[in-house]
Amino acid sequence: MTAHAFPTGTILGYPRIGRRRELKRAVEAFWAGTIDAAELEARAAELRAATRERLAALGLGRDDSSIPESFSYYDQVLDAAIAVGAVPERFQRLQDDAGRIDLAGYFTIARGEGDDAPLEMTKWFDSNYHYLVPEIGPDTAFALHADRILAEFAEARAAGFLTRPVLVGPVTFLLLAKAAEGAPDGFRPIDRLDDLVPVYAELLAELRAAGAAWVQLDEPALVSESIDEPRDRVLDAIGVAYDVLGSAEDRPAIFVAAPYGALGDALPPLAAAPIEAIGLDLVRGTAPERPDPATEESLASKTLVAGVIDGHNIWRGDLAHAFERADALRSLSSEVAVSTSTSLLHVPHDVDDESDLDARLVSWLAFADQKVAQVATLARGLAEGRESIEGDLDAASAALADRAGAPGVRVPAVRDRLAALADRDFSRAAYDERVAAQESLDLPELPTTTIGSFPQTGDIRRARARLVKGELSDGEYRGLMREEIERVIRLQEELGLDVLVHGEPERNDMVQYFAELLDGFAVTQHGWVQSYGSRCTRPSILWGDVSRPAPMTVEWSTYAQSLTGKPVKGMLTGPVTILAWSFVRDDQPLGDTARQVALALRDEIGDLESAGIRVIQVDEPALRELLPLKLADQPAYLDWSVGSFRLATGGAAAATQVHTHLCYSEFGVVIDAIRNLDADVTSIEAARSRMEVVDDISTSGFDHGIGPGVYDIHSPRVPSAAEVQALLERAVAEIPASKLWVNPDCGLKTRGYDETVASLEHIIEATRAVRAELAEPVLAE
Ligand SMILES: CN1c2c(nc(N)[nH]c2=O)NC[C@@H]1CNc1ccc(C(=O)N[C@@H](CCC(=O)N[C@@H](CCC(=O)N[C@@H](CCC(=O)O)C(=O)O)C(=O)O)C(=O)O)cc1
Ligand SMILES: N[C@@H](CCS)C(=O)O
Ligand SMILES: [Zn+2]
Repeated sequence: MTAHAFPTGTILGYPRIGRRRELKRAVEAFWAGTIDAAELEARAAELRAATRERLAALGLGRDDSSIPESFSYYDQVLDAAIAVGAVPERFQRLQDDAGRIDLAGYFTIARGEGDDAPLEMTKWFDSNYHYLVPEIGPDTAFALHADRILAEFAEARAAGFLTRPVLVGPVTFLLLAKAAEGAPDGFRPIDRLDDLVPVYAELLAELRAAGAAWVQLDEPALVSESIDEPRDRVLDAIGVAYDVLGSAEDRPAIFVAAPYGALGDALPPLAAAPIEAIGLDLVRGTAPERPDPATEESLASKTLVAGVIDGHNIWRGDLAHAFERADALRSLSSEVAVSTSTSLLHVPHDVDDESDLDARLVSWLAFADQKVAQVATLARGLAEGRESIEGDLDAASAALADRAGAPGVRVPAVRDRLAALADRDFSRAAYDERVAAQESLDLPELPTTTIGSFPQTGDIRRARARLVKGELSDGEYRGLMREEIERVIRLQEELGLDVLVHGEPERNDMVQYFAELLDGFAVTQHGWVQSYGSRCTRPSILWGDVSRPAPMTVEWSTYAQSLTGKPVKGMLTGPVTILAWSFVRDDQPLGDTARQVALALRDEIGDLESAGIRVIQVDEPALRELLPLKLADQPAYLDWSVGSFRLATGGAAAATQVHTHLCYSEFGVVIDAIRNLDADVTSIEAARSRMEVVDDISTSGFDHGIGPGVYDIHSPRVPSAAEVQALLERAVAEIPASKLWVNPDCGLKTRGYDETVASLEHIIEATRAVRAELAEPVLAE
């Protein structure tokens, strides 16, 4: 084991997509076949080199392990799966004789190919990042394939850096995994801990041999009480894994990071383990107050890494308070370092790139690079004393005070309207009354629909880019979008869908579009954040009180409705999702902000109804995402989140069919909340997990309309009609046909037209076949 001290300042990870999304462009070019693997590798290496240099320039050390090696081509959980040889059987054909997977194979596992479905994708804790779910069975043959990790470390050394490799830790890896198909009932991936840990030990030995002084193992699963595993088992797993890893002679020093919340009861076993440093999220969690004597003694001999700079948000924040919290840890250990609370993966690169943002707003913000600089400042303060950073602390406090009193932050008219709300504003007519009133929609059994967006083609994106650059007038742009809407309506009519959508071509993003039209938000030019794989979003900044100066969607929806006799769904993004996918003010409860957004949406729904729109979808895909990881915090969250949806939709007439859409598969976790939304129809993701969710739906007694997805839109593969039919048959076996809707898992914006049309044709064919089966008279025995 090495005797290197932990660096005084570090970050848990850095954005890897590139300041101008260079990695996205390179990866997508590789997929399109316009560059080869060597070129992709070269561009990625360039990006990693630029990142190291940038981090050093911002104040992290070149040779003290303070720079994390946190690059990934697609996803860090997939990287861990590949590194430990956890390749599902259907993809083992991609391995060479030595069991290695090349870049093309890596992306195939992420994206699927032919009949081989990709790994399932799901939300990474309470963030808008999505990871790939490893599949682990009793026979998964763990074996180390660390070539990439070692090569990246060596690449850094060759450039004069001693970096800190970052990996998903073994406990979190298994807790996030799902049982492989065919695993016996009751099998849990964590059952394989004893087989996995030696592979991690081998990896640590190889890293040590390569010269690594420290390694970071991320164990965010330890802070989450929502992990579907008895807590005792999680705590035992920590002890087992880190006793083994820490007891190995030949290894780098181990830093276990626990981002996204407080460690709580996971702290004692971690403290007891023979590891050298523990990362505490002091933004979401709190410092351990009076630990038991054994834990206190153990902590005294470890480095405590104080995660006091928020990795999840973009506010410059209260730097003096952050310093105090880090400094306070010195009562527990003489070795205290400062870091971000989570990886900076969740924030954009650099606020200095935002020349269009108001200068006053900019002074309140810190993106990744500013946060690295904040870490460096606090580290200096820890090393040299508070006086040495007094000026920086005072400047941050002054910005905070300026923000509190700035115009637009508190708008009396918005606050008065909120204060006047009454219980009746949160409820619609009784469900049965609504069902009767909505019969006039005249829908067939198993109505077919899509989730809203149709493919965002290069032409659409280019038109918008030209509008932004001033090369297209507003009128010309609107004309092009209307043409696209007409094409989408005609296509849906030809396909035979029942409830149509306008296709959302005019939306750059389902949240940013609304943020650009609402008061209280600002949007960035380059503030890209990775959402999954090569896909990024530009979260808007919700800095002030929110209101709607004018209708936002009515023009597009009414135009689409004017083209067809079939109902066209109005399409809005719900308050919780608008908050979840924006950077939200942290100076008032989220529930207050959500209700402001809800009132703006409520007015929009009223305007859509007045314009003749009879079906309105309010998307809430992020309802699960914001669910607090601590069970005790969940009821209050569900109260305000569900309440804000009900406030948004509560003014809709009984005859207006309100849909909602939630695209993740963990339906069971928030089933009661979804029921309480009281939407007439709810569409959810189900295809990627092969309709597993219908069990939850039927056992929960969910009795409103429900559309479990039959097409995994995250993958380029086209499901066959037979496959869709099998999914639908599974659904009708458990859900009354009168309540069942047929739809894809999510919107089609990321898909191309060829695969979209083929998939929708198969969906329609399968629906007709299942309708015919339902219509067959049951023969008397
Ligand atoms: C449904 N999901 C969403 C989440 N979060 C959101 N904020 N939005 C979501 O839709 N979280 C959960 C899931 C995650 N899924 C996705 C799915 C798809 C994307 C995606 O497609 N992202 C796009 C960027 C979308 C966008 O903002 N487009 C803009 C800008 C387009 C652009 O890059 N323009 C080019 C120029 C164009 C040209 O000349 O060809 C440029 O600026 O350089 C737009 O359409 O105007 C992506 O490309 O990654 C994200 C999350
Ligand atoms: N209406 C949106 C929902 C995505 S979650 C879409 O179809 O893209
Ligand atoms: Zn969705």
